Amino acid sequence: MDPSPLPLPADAPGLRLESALQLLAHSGVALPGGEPGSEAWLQGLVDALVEISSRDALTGLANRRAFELALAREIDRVARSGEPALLLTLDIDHFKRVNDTWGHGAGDQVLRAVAAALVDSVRPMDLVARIGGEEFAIILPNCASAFGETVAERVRRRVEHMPVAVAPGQQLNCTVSIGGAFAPQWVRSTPTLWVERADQQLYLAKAQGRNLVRLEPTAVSVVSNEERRLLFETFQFQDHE
Ligand SMILES: Nc1nc2c(ncn2[C@@H]2O[C@H](COP(=O)(O)OP(=O)(O)OP(=O)(O)O)[C@@H](O)[C@H]2O)c(=O)[nH]1
Repeated sequence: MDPSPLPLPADAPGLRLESALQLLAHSGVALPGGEPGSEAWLQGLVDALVEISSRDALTGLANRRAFELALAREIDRVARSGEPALLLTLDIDHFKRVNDTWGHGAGDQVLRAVAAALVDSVRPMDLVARIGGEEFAIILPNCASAFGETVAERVRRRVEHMPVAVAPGQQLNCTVSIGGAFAPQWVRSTPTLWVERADQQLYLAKAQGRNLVRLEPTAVSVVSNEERRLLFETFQFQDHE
């Protein structure tokens, strides 16, 4: 795409904004409104750059960076409110075969279709992210443990029953394996530990045949030593206040 003339600010000659504006134009993100160089315009530019750096370019989902930020925020929220939150990690089954059989372009089509199906099968407040090549994650705040299996199954079935057009007259179906874990309530976890737990379940789903959901049985019974240490340190900290 050949970007149209860029509205460079006349009164901010020291700022090198050209490549930022070109990046926005290339990404199809609207250029900021208002008087070029004004505070509102610069804020619009910053907001647009933040938006781009939080998104996965292929699927439009949150990228790994945005996911990790959201995960840390959710851990804080759960520790403060005690509300349950579920993390699902998902991986497309035998995705290499799609690339090998139909080509990389078809693989990209499948990734976009799966991304759209995931967004479609959860609530707007849930965060869907692409965290690796064919790996996705969903953070579901305020998700009661009794509903975890239902939600994850809904996601799995949604993908299973979605035909993806990969070539003229050619459709294929793909499946995902899903692992899930609840954030331990009232105990401060870490993003790494939470992802590890969900991933352990994902490995089980893969090992047990794929196109399966496996959720960690309960949150409280599996609090790790690391999380106990974090809890202990939190209480010590409060004692000294
Ligand atoms: N088209 C496309 N392929 C990608 C992208 N990122 C990663 N891949 C491919 O994803 C495939 C992942 O293959 P594997 O890790 O072997 O996993 P798998 O074939 O899904 O097998 P299982 O996970 O065990 O079911 C590799 O072929 C990568 O090249 C991408 O952005 N686009």
